[in-house]
Amino acid sequence: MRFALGFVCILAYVLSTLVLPYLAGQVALYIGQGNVPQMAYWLGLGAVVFLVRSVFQYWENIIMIRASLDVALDLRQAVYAHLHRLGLDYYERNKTGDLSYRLTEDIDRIGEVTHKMSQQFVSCVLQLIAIPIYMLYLNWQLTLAGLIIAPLMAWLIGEFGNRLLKLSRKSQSQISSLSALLTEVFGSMRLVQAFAAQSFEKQRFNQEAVHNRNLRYRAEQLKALQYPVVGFLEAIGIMFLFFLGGWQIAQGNLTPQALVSFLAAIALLLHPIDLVTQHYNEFKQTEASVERVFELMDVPPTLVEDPNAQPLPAVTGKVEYSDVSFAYDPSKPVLQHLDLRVHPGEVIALVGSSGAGKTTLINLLMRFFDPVEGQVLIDGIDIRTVTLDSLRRQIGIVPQDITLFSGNIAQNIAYGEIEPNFERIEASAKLANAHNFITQFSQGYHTWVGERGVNLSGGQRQRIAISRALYFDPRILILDEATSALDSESEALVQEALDRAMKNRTVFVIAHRLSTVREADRIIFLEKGTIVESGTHDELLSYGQRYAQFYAQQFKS
Ligand SMILES: Nc1ncnc2c1ncn2[C@@H]1O[C@H](COP(=O)(O)OP(=O)(O)OP(=O)(O)O)[C@@H](O)[C@H]1O
Repeated sequence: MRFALGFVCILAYVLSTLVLPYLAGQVALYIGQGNVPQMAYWLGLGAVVFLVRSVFQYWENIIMIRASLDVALDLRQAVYAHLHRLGLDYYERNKTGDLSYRLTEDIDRIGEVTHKMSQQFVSCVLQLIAIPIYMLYLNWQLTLAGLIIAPLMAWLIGEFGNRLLKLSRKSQSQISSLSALLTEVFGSMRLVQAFAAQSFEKQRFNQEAVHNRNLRYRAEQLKALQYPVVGFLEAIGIMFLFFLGGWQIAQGNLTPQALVSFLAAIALLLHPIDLVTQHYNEFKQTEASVERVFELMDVPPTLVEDPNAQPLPAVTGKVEYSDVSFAYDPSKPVLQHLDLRVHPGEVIALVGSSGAGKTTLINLLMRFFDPVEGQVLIDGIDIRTVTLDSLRRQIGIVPQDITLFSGNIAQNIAYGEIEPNFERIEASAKLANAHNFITQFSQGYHTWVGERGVNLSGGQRQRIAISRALYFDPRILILDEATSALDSESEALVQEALDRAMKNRTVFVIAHRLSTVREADRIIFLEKGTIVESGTHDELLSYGQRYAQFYAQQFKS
């Protein structure tokens, strides 16, 4: 609708432009005759036409800017929503910096060009069509002579555009890698500094930055060549027309007044030609951004919610893996024909050497991935038949690496909830032994954390993470235990929080602490994706087999 209204304004603008050469001819006529009142009349009319044209120009601008900003907004929202439909596998394969760049810079470019294209470009193209028609009407011989040069100009502009597109593809993907590199390095500053890798990183950055400068320079060089070439052709064309016009007047085929109108029309053509050249270049450069953004939209989600999926009803926490096989890469099976039944409220410690498949088992329960064979069931319901949100809201997770988002403590605890419930925030913080230290901050639950927020100790971060996992009061809890030890006081507070959190919940712990495996109802000992032993700590030790050996290596000291 906005675009349609905008086009009406553009049309009115172009039509009012067309009147101008005629007015110029009339003014020239009366200047020639020395008829001052008529001259003043036509000049006055010219002023009115200019005024009307400016009003249409203003409205065309305003309407088209809004319409194209809306296009960019819709596109950005659609791409972002699509990215949220993609599974974790996609994010493991792709660089986040590159994705951010596409969502910010690339889409901005598209918005800008849509604006220019819809506003000025369309108006220019219309002028480029309408003005020559008017010129044909004035004098067809002169117009045809002028148009001889047009195909050559169009071809030249097209050639330059294609070269610019190629350069832009390279330059956009290069600046995207630069952004990806920065995201990676800023996110790992601890590591960079620990390895005294600043010089190495500076060199890596410099290489990329110089490469970027070179690509940009080549594009600008091309443009620097294009404008003088097109400008020169324009000048030659105009001089040729002056000559032809003068000659036609000498022959008595043309009046000076018609020549003035004709030349005024030519002058009106120059601005649109310049703009079209400039916009065509920008359009070609933006084509690379369009490709990069739509490439994202074309990525199919690997994990799709069943269109008939129902919300998972409130569960008791019975979990069953039934003959589950899984592989991230089809040639490397990770879990093989795995069977496991977990009762509501049972605490399961997952133990096994690195790469045994503990995290994978959890990934399948959270439905980050689907099994290749078999089923994962909660309370007897295959998790593929329920909505992802309802499934994940009933599973709380305390990850090994705790991420706090920019926001206050309350927002971090109620993460994911659009309208947080303060009573629930406080209740889960109390359960997680976090309430006391939070209320000691002067701003309490409103204390800012995350980037540039208050510094929290490792134990405090863990207790916030436990509160967050408990916020939705899930029946199933996943604990990926941190390997690093806390001081004994913090440790005791965290342990107490966990003991309380685990009560009345089915718990899966990827266990790294001896106390956890000792107290678990059942230890599942995994090896190469299969359960090789299962039982309590004492039972497994008494078997004297794989777990006992593992225990001797890992925990005994
Ligand atoms: N996203 C992934 N893509 C491809 N392979 C993966 C992926 N995640 C894990 N793997 C592979 O699957 C196997 C099982 O990994 P998993 O992370 O489940 O083991 P784990 O027992 O949790 O190990 P750790 O204790 O080291 O975390 C390993 O061989 C690992 O290399």
